[in-house]
Amino acid sequence: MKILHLDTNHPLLIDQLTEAGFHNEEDYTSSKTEVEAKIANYDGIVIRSRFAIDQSFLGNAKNLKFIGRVGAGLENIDTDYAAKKGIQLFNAPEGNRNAVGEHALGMILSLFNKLNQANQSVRDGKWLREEHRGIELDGKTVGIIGYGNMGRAFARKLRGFTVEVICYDIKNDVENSDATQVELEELFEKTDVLSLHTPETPQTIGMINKAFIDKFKKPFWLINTARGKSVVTEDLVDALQNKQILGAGLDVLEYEKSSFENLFTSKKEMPEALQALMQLDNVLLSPHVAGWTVESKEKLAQTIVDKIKAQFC
Ligand SMILES: O=C(O)[C@H](O)COP(=O)(O)O
Repeated sequence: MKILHLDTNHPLLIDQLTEAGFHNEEDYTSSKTEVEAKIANYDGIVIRSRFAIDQSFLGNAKNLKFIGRVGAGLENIDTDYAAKKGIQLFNAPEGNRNAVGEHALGMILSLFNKLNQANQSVRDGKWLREEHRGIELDGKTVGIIGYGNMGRAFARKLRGFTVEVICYDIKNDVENSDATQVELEELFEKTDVLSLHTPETPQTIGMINKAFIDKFKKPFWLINTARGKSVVTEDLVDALQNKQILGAGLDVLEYEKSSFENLFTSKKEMPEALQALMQLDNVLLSPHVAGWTVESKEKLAQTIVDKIKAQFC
């Protein structure tokens, strides 16, 4: 079988697939149109998120039998159309869920202890202890929205803390886990820290907006290591300014372009809401790297190799 690799990954991916008898080709630079022109020659593709694998792409992929997505999110793939064409889909949330869980926890502890500001202040030669008095996670209630691979991995990280962990998921299958499944009403009532672990779908885009934030019964902290489009930035800024939200740790942004492009070339291009967000002291930002660790790079590649081999060898 001929596989085309469209994004760079850990070398074990191509090494092990070659060993297993697959013919592998790499193309990390051609445009989508150029790839579409030759895609009929391949039985499989392995991608991260460089291209939208849409109907036009899949329409040209006459012989495609599988898509390996070296990551969790599938929003760049027309999964319904792929299924209709009988193309199998392999993704790899098992490979980066631990990294996401650790990053989300790290963001909470950093925000609670004002580490970002403290670090800058010490570097500026200051020794401001009262200003950097932190708060503890102990005794708080952590609410999780989305209890799949990522939400569960994050909940597992909380085992060592004396916290109540509650979760809301559209699926009703949370038994024997590290969190108690609740209805949204209870989550609004109890949550001190809200962590999002939902995929990007029509239902989750714009989910965290003013109406949703207004339902919380007390001020809370927001952590988003999932997808930027779930949060309406303008409404988040308002909630941070009026202290409905006490702080936010955001690994993803509504306005991020793709994994490969800078946010904006100049400040002037930046939407006002994003500029306002960046002025706020109680916001901690990272460039979509929660699932992007040295270890996850290897685990993601291994997961995809194992899934392809299990199906085709
Ligand atoms: O979906 C994922 O696994 C992460 O968000 C990483 O996505 P990326 O491969 O597009 O960087």
